[in-house]
Amino acid sequence: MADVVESYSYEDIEAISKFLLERCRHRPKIGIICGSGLGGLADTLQEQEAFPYESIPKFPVSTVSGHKGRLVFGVLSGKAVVCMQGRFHMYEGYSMAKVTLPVRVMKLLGVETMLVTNAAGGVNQDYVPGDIMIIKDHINFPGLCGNNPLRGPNNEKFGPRFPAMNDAYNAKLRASLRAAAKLCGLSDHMKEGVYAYLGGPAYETVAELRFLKAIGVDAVGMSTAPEVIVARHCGMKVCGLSLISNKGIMEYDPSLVIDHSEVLEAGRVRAADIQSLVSNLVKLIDE
Ligand SMILES: O=P(O)(O)O[C@@H]1C[C@H](O)[C@@H](CO)O1
Ligand code: HPA
Repeated sequence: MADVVESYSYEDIEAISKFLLERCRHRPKIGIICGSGLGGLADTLQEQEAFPYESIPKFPVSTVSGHKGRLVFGVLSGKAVVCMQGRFHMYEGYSMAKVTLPVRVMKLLGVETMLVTNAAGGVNQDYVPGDIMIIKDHINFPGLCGNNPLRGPNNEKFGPRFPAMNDAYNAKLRASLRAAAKLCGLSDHMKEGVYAYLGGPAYETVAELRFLKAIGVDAVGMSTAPEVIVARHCGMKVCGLSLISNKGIMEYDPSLVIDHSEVLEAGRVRAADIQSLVSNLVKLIDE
């Protein structure tokens, strides 16, 4: 028999979703994962019902600043939504099963459309901090080396053993994001490109960034791809946004530095724009 990787059974995930459904009156079909510094979006929901992660059975807790650590249900643009105000990253020491657990919980809550957001470094030289990239596709580096969130026994109740990923980021939702950006006057800041997921927590070396640029990556980060794979595996429609928080450092110039406070600051600067972009997107989603 194959070695077994950490996993949650269908029953474990069902128990978590029942716990939440019994305590919450919202029935969201839209799920939102808030990236670093982007959690303010969850605070704007109306009729909020919030669950700190430590209050949810078997849930991991957030350990990174800029990730508050709450599941927030509420109403946005007249529709019920559920927001992860803080996500889990592999570099925090979490298994892929833990990183992606909330996605399966959302599935059993009834979520059909998932918006995944993150803060990312710009690799494309045309990108400047403050740009918002609609994710067209991703490269899952840990996954290419075998650390895919679907590694381990497949649970057919969620999806097939070999799910397709060529259409991971829904084309219609990407068009809706462009339309939403137009509605809130953000078109000039919008880009569309390829996100590379690296394990982190170290930021990239110059050589790594030059490599990413050479292979066609537009933005680099430490999240998102595992959540998207698990969401697509269980049949959700997915769209993704990267807030370009910094330029990737492509030169050997020690005066250039990147740190997490810069990433969080970029989120603060664009918070209101991201909130209006997402609320306009939610208006355009057919339920
Ligand atoms: O959760 P996201 O992907 O938005 O966070 C990014 C990647 C790292 O967690 C952190 C680095 O500053 O921000
Ligand atoms: N690299 C990786 N992850 C990131 C970055 C970066 O430059 N900025 C925000 N998250």
